[in-house]
Amino acid sequence: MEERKLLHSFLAKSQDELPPRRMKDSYIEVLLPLGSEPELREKYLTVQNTVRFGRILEDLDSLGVLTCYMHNKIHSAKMSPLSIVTALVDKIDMCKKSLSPEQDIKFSGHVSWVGKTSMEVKMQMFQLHGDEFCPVLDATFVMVARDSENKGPAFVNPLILESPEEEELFRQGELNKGRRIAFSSTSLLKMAPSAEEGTTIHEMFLSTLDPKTISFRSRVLPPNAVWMENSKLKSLEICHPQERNIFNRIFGGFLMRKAYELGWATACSFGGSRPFVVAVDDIMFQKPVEVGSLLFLSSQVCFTQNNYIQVRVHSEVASLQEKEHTTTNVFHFTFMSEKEVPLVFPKTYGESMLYLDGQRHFNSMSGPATVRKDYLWNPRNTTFVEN
Ligand SMILES: CCCCCCCCCCCCCC(=O)SCCNC(=O)CCNC(=O)[C@H](O)C(C)(C)COP(=O)(O)OP(=O)(O)OC[C@H]1O[C@@H](n2cnc3c(N)ncnc32)[C@H](O)[C@@H]1OP(=O)(O)O
Repeated sequence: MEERKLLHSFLAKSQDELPPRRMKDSYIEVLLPLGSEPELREKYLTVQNTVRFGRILEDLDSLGVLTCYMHNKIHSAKMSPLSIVTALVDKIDMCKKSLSPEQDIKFSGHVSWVGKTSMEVKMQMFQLHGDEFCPVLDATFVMVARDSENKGPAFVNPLILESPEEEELFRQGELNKGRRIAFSSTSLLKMAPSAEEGTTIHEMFLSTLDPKTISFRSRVLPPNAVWMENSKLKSLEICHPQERNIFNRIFGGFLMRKAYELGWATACSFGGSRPFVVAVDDIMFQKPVEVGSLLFLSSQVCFTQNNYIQVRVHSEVASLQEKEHTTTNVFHFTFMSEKEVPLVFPKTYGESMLYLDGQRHFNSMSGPATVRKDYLWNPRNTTFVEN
């Protein structure tokens, strides 16, 4: 950190001082040679002989940061004065149920939108199938630049757009920003549910009333349903220095992996069969996690439909000395189970809000377990190909 203090003088006083960058300046491809280097597999292997998604989350986090460093690279300096942190995992969509640990994986990523101090990064993952890399995952992250000591904001290089396709990607970035603001301003933590949502909850409530008693209090679980309070799992992690990032805080990818694995176990024990992740969205990194903290993770099923299970993982930290807990992240995962799963029923008003929030996240999923109609940006020929 002493060394990083000296980098302060390289920070720009305004964004105008910084040269604009093209999308292809930050474009990067990284190979994960699972097929050609079998010794790598152990780290990525699940007992069902698939790839650990938690490890992929870690790799995406590092790639997102690396892409932003490419965008802001100062060619004359040995080290970047910026501390780039993950602010938000906006969306991850899986196009394939599971990945083979025996075939090479390729990641690509580039900056697709910039603000003053924040950047949106689009990443894709492909797996070798025969002699072709096929798309398996799409991800959008938002990264924020901080000064050398990660104490205050820092400007990022502007983005120059070179084609109508790049303008379209940038426009999508703007729309994403607007959508995030709208989603957060209508959050159930701030506003009452809509009339339709209110009706859903009331109908669920009515279906749990005991017809034998004229009482609001005697509640009976409908067939093939589980009370939400019985769908929880909790865990505790000690944040050892091994998990720190280059800025001496806990690595965001580690937090995501731990939350994902608890969420997966929750979905597995709820659904009674092996679940596959289909979407991850809106993971906000509200506060950095200090090395040495205790990380409390609480996971619960908050919404289900057919084979789908929506899981919410809440993470809080406390230091060993202080008893007070602080929320650092809320994670949203959508899983698909091999067979149809029970309905989950809220009992309290708070649980009803969790249910509706889960339903909103579920409905925002773009396309369950199918390849999305999307654009693949190819900087080699700067054209877009539909996949
Ligand atoms: C060359 C080097 C090699 C590198 C090797 C690579 C591998 C490295 C691997 C290591 C990997 C290490 C990686 C890790 O492990 S990072 C570890 C995980 N992440 C964290 O710990 C971050 C924790 N959170 C925070 O510190 C704060 O909440 C941040 C800093 C994020 C925001 O704080 P604050 O709220 O006070 O900031 P502000 O109000 O001034 O806003 C600033 C800007 O941020 C935008 N914003 C904020 N929130 C959101 C949001 N939710 N969605 C979208 N945008 C958001 C906002 O619009 C504004 O943009 P702009 O209008 O200025 O554009």
